[in-house]
Amino acid sequence: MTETATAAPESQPFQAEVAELLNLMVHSVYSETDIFLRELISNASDACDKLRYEAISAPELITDGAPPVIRIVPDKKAGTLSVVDTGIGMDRQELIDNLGTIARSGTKSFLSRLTEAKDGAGLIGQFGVGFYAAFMVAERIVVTSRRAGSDQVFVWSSSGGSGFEIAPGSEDDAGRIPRGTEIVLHLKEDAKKYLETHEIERIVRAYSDNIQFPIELVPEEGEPRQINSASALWQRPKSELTPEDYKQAYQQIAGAFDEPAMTLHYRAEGRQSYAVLLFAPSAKPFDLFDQARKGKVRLYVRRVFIADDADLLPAYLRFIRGVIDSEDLPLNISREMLQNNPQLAQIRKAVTSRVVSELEALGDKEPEAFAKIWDAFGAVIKEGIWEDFERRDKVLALSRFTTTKGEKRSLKQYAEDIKPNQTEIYYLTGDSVERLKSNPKLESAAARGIEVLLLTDPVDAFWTSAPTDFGGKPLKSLSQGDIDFSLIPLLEDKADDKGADGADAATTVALIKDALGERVSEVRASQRLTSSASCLVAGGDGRDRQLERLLAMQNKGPITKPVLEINMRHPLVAAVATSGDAVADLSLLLLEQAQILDGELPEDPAAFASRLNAMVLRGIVKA
Ligand SMILES: Nc1ncnc2c1ncn2[C@@H]1O[C@H](COP(=O)(O)OP(=O)(O)OP(=O)(O)O)[C@@H](O)[C@H]1O
Repeated sequence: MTETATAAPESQPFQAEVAELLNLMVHSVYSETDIFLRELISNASDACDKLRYEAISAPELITDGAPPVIRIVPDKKAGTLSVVDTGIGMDRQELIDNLGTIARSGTKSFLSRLTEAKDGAGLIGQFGVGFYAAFMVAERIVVTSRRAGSDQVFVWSSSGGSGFEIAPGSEDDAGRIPRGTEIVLHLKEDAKKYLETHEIERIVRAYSDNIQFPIELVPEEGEPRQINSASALWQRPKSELTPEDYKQAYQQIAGAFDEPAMTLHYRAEGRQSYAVLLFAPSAKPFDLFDQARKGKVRLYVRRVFIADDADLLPAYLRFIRGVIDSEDLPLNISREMLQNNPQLAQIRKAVTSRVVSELEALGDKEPEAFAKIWDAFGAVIKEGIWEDFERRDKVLALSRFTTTKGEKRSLKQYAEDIKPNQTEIYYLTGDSVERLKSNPKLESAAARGIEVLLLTDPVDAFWTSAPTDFGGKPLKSLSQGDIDFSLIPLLEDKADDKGADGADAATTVALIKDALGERVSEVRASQRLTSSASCLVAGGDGRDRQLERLLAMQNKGPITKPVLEINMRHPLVAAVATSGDAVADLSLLLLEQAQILDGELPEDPAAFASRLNAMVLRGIVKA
């Protein structure tokens, strides 16, 4: 970068997403404008955290020795409110990158949902608009910043709209800002109330009291005074804290707007000492299923922020927010060391087990609070059944399922209702509960009152593909392998269904197999069906059909040939042996209707339709 390139102010456009977001902010989808101050203070606090961390290995960055502080300066005459920090600051490129783009993936699709949605406020909460929230109250924003250790100051300014200007700072700017960032908001007429000191104090108390660094209010008259308590809340004893304190700490740490559905605050002493303050949100963030599957629990060492990407919990708990503050780790722990530090591995293990058992206990003691967590994050937690071998039983125990008996059933409840002689836990996977409920594979189970889990999250097809059991009972798919219900008694009112087979099984099976050829691997008499004519299942060792379909969609595995099961008591099946030259059409129809019931298309839909028409006409004409 040459001096001449930076000497004159330069206009740059905002990334399209930023321009769109600003447009939404200005024509406010969000009525609670107060939060702009929380966002700016939170950024200032992050900047102070980063400085403290970088200064561990480069102490010269804090040459003036001044501790990090955040100042709020109202100026009624100028109509400006300034938020000033002595944190890490930004250089020219950082100003351009950080205040001109949004790096988070999924932003585009989120914004289009936001534009369409009536409830903008709820959605904004999932996203966290950060710095840009300031455009709700300001018609113009001027950011002057000096990166710690640099001799250059840069000024970023924008009136919203489509772009911003960037220029080197004046001598006056350089003198005013020895380190860090000054954000000056030129307030809109209807936002002038934010110049009143009581308003500023109210907002700071409500949203930012737990910021660790002192927040000073610099009034137009009188001395500057600190207006937050600036303590690390997680270091305070539980007995001193109220639910309101925890809610505020959660919202501030997580940048969230919802209430925490679970709060976990404790101190571990022993081989290692550390404080833990973790929360489970009650609302889903917009990027929960982001490919990176990163958690955001913040690691501190003796009150100094170290990192928020240290993977302190496994990916299936990535929705948990909060802080772990260690007394024993070295302060100068490098990012590489975070990956394979044995002390940190111990903390990770212990805290993971604690979170999982707390979730389990919450499910028992406060089902309503737990239901909020499960509704928002159940599909993510279930990844743990697949990934966390060590805690598989516990994760299964806290999981909730929609079953043929109801919603939010635990496997413990399932086990309590198990039928005499039932040795397995049955499930079906598919796209929707409604469709699964009408799946013929449920018929025989229903006739015996056997409860079946109806699994519809994509992740279900994966965790069920590993052998899994609960309380000694293996989980078994109703669309896979042999099913033998013969030892489980039929319900009383279904007893008549048991009647003798209506057709000669061996002949019928052979005729149908002959007609279908290579389309199926096997045809056999079904134990699953009572009223439908046929269904498709995977062979004994085959993958569940739903998983096969999902993998095939991603080109990750071949589709194997299914087994066609036929109901020997069904009149259509009974007719096969005597249907003469209609055997082929009838057999294909049995296959095709089974495909349709599984949510698949027949191989040749046009041929299917004409075959069906021909058969119906034949029946009508005969009649
Ligand atoms: N006062 C500041 N000092 C230093 N850097 C800042 C400051 N304010 C903002 N930034 C930089 O600008 C980036 C963008 O800020 P913004 O508030 O839009 O998003 P964020 O803080 O990263 O995310 P979120 O608000 O969702 O937590 C920050 O990540 C940070 O790098």
